[in-house]
Amino acid sequence: MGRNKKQNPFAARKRQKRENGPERPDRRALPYEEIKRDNAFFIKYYHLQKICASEEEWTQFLDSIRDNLPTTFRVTGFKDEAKALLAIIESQLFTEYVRAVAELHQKAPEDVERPLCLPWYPNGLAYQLHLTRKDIRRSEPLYRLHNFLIVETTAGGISRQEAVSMIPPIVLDVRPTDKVLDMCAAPGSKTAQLIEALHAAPEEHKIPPGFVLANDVDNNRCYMLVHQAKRLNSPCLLVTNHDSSAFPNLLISQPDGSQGILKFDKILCDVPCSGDGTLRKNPDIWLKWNLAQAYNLHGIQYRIVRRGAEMLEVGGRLVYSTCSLNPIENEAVLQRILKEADGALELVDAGHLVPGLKYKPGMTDWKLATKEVDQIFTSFDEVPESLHTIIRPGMFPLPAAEMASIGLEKCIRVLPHLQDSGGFFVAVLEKRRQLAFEKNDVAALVEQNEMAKQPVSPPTEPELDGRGQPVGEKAVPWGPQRKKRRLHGYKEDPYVFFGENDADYAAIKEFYQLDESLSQRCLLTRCITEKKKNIYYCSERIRDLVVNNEHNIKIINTGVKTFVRCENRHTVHPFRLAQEGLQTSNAFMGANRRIQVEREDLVMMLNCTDPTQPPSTHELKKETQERCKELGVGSCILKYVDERFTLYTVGWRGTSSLRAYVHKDETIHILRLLGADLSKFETNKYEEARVAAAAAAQAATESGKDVVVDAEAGPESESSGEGAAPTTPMDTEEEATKS
Ligand SMILES: C[S@@+](CC[C@H](N)C(=O)[O-])C[C@H]1O[C@@H](n2cnc3c(N)ncnc32)[C@H](O)[C@@H]1O
Repeated sequence: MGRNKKQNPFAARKRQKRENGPERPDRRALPYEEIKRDNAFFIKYYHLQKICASEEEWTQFLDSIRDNLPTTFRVTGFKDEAKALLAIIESQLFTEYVRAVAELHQKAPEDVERPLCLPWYPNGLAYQLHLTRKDIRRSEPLYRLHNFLIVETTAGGISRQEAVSMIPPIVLDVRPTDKVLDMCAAPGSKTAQLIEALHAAPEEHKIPPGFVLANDVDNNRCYMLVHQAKRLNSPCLLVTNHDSSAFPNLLISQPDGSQGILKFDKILCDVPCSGDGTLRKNPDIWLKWNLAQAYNLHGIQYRIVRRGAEMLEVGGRLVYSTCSLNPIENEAVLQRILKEADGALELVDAGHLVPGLKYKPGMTDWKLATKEVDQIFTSFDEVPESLHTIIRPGMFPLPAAEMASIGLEKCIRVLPHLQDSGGFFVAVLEKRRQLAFEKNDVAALVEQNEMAKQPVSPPTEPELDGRGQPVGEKAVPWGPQRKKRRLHGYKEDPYVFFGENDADYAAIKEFYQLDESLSQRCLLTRCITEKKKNIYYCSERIRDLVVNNEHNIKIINTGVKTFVRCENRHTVHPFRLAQEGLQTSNAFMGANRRIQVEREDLVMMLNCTDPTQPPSTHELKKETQERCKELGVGSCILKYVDERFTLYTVGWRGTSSLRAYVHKDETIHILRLLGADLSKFETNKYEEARVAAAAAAQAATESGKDVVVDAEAGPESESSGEGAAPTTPMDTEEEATKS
């Protein structure tokens, strides 16, 4: 994917805001332990709604929602090495976990509870630790666990995600052939799951025929989304920046060459919400929770799901989800769209897709109230006129007969106490026929796109005729002028696809013996230049979407970096392979740029972190040395096979050397899979801080100054943040060619 190095004005504004400090006193960030986990309105409102079956359960609910949230993560399922990584986690990592938790809580190891495998997550790939995020980040005994989570997250081996947030993508049930839309996608944890589902059958598809279009209205958050999704290196992802409630119809090319309107097979509407289901993770919500948020959000939530329903293919599936417990944001939105759809949409029961998940059915009765919950309303007639613009008739439950026909009880309500998680709401809808309000005017859309393609020319002086009238505007010069739609926000670099006879492609194809099924039309660069630097690859369908719609929707990112220019006096070919794009390029490459290596070879190569001292071919195993003789100088694929998995990494064959060419986190990930010693890469930030503090104190003593050094401040004040790992010097083109 393209990385934009330009100054992003939106990010700058956000940074400025951050620097200016909090806007309102109630927003001041209190340390979580100091936040009083109470809000009288919240408690009164939900007690009134009877979200729990008994007073006893209500007490459990309150106890749970006031407690900190356990940490959960899931292993990236589509990778060949997923099972092996899971086995390492279940043995080595959890042994270390038990040791560390025992040390932290001063318990006997046998008294430490083992991490919990989430029963409803497919293939046992998700785990819950009995530790909070803060425990992990701030406890020295847990530094190895913390390092593991950071490295494996960056390398794409795992994803840290709240347990309940994993539910919507599972019940959306994405297949590799599906056209998927994620309407409110940032920061992208669910998008990552959707991408994984798309790539779940690599043996059937070199590149999945389906795609994921991930959209968010917030420009800054779109970049978080790109960062999150980038770890999975999918050529089937398109990130856009638009208001989903007014998402434009998109054009696609049809087999007969004409253009049609894109309808999606699967749509995720994970809408903006008041977020009271996340109170355990975000205790500051206790300070600001009020009912007005739900009333304000109901409208946009409804408009987003309505637009989603329009864009859904007949027979397709739409998942509506929120991390709110409020029926105003959940059941009330659904009953409204179901009523308007008049049978074209149907709620379906998706419980079988999450077996073992404990949840409650959707509510069929609820009450509305004033912001202070001092007046309760059971129907719109009871609402004072002054509140008519806030509380709308459609927010009340439908009459019993209508309510019974839409089946709201098929919705999934997860409450925190049911399985020690966050709170969440999920509903699955299927489309039975077209909606009466759906607009599918292809001709108008084609015309609009054509207009949008026209360059915006500066206003010119009109040419006047003999009577002083503008020439060519005789018809209706006063009539409505069609305006070219402008796409607001940060200007992205263009998407420049390769032409049919690209000279660079011809050279790449020959050097790497690419097979014919890799379409050169799908290669692109992010600038118009004679000399291409980074070459990206996206799937055919993504290309088609970009080409047909780039003037009508703001595209933030697509494509996986696959080839990178790399020239010096040793190069025999100007482009090297990029590790990011290997998942794709590997499937199309011939035998001449591949070499099989043994475990010891790969371990040695990965341990060689000094780019000026690449491993000599003489240090390789005898059989690898033999294979090396067949491999010419330049970029290549290193293949390693064992009974558990096959690994591919980018390598570089020098005149007398062979080296791996991977980022640091991926290096650690692979070494871990190979069972190699990782101690060289294991950093203890607490120990480093102590050493730094001691050195500073020593320096101060020597210079005669009195300096107070806080040894504990080091790790906590690190600026890189979670997930930020130093990049390896190997990530530069120059070093690749030094061998
Ligand atoms: C609950 S968050 C989505 C979380 C995300 N699905 C995930 O799993 O990481 C809601 C998102 O909706 C976005 N949003 C709010 N209004 C929107 C709109 N009108 N159109 C598109 N996105 C919107 C917000 O910027 C926010 O990123």
